[in-house]
Amino acid sequence: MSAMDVMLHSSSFLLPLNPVDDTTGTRYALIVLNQSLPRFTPLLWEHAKLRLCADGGANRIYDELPLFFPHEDALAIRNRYKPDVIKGDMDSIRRDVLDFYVNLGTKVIDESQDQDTTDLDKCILYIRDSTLNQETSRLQILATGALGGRFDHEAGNLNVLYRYPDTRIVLLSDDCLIQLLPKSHRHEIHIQSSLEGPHCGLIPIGTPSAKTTTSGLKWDLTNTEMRFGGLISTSNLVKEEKITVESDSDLLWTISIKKTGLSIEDLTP
Ligand SMILES: Nc1ncnc2c1ncn2[C@@H]1O[C@H](COP(=O)(O)OP(=O)(O)OP(=O)(O)O)[C@@H](O)[C@H]1O
Ligand SMILES: Cc1ncc(C[n+]2csc(CCO)c2C)c(N)n1
Repeated sequence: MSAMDVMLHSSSFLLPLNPVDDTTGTRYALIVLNQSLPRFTPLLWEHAKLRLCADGGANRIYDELPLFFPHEDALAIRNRYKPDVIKGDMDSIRRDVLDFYVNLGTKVIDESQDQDTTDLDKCILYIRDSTLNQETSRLQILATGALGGRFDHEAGNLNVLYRYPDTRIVLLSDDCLIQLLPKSHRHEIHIQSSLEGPHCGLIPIGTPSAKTTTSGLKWDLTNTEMRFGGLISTSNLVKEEKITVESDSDLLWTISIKKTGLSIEDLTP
């Protein structure tokens, strides 16, 4: 066995009854991207330490969040769900939305001069430099609306996982989540089986892997080679509550998010 450190992973942020507190080490910042809001957005928003909208993501909060609360006044919901920061190149946010949040006191950072990095990149840099992101307890970053949609955007979103391998970033859609498992660590993934799985995948997207070993999956790998053009692990199934992964390459871990098990009462505070 190697003496590599173990990195623990858990999607406990999806648990309705688990108040994500500072002691669990799962403090996170939320970035809302410019795609339909996943149904668990109000839950993630409630527990986030920092709430950012990437450019047109602000339109989504403004337009779609009130739809989660059909019996409440839309303006009251908009006032309650105020982003801390809107950052990006500001070519997608609507004028009325920008004016609304500026009036509420949201910090707006216009980086229209930078046309070489994405709005998601810009938001991640803000969080990394934030005083809330302390050396002793780093913020995890959750990004909603990162998958499904335009493939160039999806590829750009995956690229941020590789640009910031030391930052724990989880890309989310309504259907699944994706995160990077850096080769520097052995990984233990604790499955919230009421909320996620059973479908999962391990994908060597950046570089091929000569050797990957797993436990807890229906189709485990044992010093197995994976590469695009050869074998990659898609349509795998979670078999145990704890999955372990060790690889000589950075891998993407993806797991489905269950539609059932989360009622709207659970998801809206
Ligand atoms: N269709 C999509 N699929 C996946 N991610 C998306 C999609 N649309 C937007 N995003 C994400 O949301 C962020 C903000 O979106 P926005 O539409 O404001 O970007 P943009 O830079 O104006 O896009 P573009 O000018 O290329 O259309 C993007 O940086 C990207 O991370
Ligand atoms: C080689 C190359 N390809 C595309 C872009 C364009 N681009 C990349 S990120 C971004 C900002 C989107 O908000 C834009 C316009 C570039 N600069 N360089």
